[in-house]
Amino acid sequence: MNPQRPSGMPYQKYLPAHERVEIPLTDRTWPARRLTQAPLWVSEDLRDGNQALAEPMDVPRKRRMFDLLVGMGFKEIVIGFPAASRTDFGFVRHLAAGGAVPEDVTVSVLTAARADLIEQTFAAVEGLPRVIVHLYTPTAPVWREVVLGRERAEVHAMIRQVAARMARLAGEGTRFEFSPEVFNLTEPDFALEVCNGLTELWDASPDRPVIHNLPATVEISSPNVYADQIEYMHRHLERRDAVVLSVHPHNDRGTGVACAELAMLAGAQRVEGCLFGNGERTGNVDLVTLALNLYSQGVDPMLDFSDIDAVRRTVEECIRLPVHPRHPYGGELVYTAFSGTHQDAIGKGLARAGEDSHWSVPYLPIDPSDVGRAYEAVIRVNSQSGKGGIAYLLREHYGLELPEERRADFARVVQAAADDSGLELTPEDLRKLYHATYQA
Ligand SMILES: CC(=O)SCCNC(=O)CCNC(=O)[C@H](O)C(C)(C)COP(=O)(O)OP(=O)(O)OC[C@H]1O[C@@H](n2cnc3c(N)ncnc32)[C@H](O)[C@@H]1OP(=O)(O)O
Ligand SMILES: CC(C)C(=O)C(=O)O
Repeated sequence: MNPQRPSGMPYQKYLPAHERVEIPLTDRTWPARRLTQAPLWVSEDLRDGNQALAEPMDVPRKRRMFDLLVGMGFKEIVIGFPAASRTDFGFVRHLAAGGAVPEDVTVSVLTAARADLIEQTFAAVEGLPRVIVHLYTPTAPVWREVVLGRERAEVHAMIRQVAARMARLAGEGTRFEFSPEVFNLTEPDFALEVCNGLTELWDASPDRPVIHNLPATVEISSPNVYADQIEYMHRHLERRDAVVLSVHPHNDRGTGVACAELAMLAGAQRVEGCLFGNGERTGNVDLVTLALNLYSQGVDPMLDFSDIDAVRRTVEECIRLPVHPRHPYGGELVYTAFSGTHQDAIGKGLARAGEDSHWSVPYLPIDPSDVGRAYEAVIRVNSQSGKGGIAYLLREHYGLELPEERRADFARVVQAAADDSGLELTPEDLRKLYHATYQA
């Protein structure tokens, strides 16, 4: 029996996704697929991440972030919205001045569909040898009506006019990207019509492909619905080999990572997101989690997280926001167990870790040392802990083998001390307590 009662909250105000937009696909194939390689990762830290900050990054912080991204192995990096501010424009010019952009890295800039912004954007990227100019326009019905006050055909005409202007301004190393804003709320036939039109207008080819980026600008549904929307586009986009299908999930429902993963199953080749999920509102999809989720499946993430704490520190300094201690893979506490039965299992697993050809330590999805974490922090003791964890810490820190017959007794002593103080006991506290209990 379920004893729950109505909340009294006005849930009737909201429509489910399938009443807001047509979901076109029923014969989906993505559920049967597997992820076997990393997508092309695109960092949005310097644009979508930056526009979400109370204090946007200045040029030195942007440069630090840029160098971090290059060092980690990103090959496409969004460097800003140059028409937004003097700082954004200045940073693009700073990079164009030379030296910082390696030959295998392509930078990208975002612009809205306005002639003045387009002119400023192209002025900013002058001299950059490889650049993606990314155009976005509202295409979803509410955005068309509320933001632009235009009908579908008028919006389409506006997009084509601006895209033609971009084609005229583009230099040799310029490529194009388009985002129908709030793709996941846009009528599927309209998204397709606009994207296919731009593929043709920009004369995309396999050696100069267009990027069609299909953002879940605001999440509206469970991730399977987004995957259906992506597979529909994947199957119907024209000149498919001249199109890079990109996704750009946000995290309003807390399912940005799941959306990106299912979208990759559904045909997405490229993923835009931010480190540790920074970005507008609840953030852009978190590239750390996505990449290390692949790693935990035996897939090379193609990004270097071997010192994840250094990555986290740099991000925290650049964006001036903390990463949550429980953030997947990078949070301070994510390889730590306080609870007794988990500690017992981890301790036993670590003791035989060398014997297996693959990682199989209970409760640790990856080996903390792979991301630069020490084993010392894995087990910590408080009132939730048991004899296994206590014995582990005394052994690891002091080479002190807790005799079998004392384990249960000493665990009771430790528990009483932790209960009395309500605090964690350090290895040094445990050692002192041990000596006080058995050697006094
Ligand atoms: C989902 C995303 O993340 S999209 C990226 C969002 N990022 C940003 O907005 C950061 C940078 N933006 C800015 O610096 C400024 O907004 C600017 C420079 C682009 C424009 O500034 P302003 O001219 O002051 O206009 P404002 O910021 O109010 O923008 C709203 C106007 O742009 C229009 N607009 C909104 N999106 C678009 C678009 N993609 N293409 C064309 N016009 C657009 C709106 O209809 C509105 O026009 P109106 O004034 O005729 O009603
Ligand atoms: C400009 C686009 C890609 C965007 O940021 C979004 O829709 O979230």
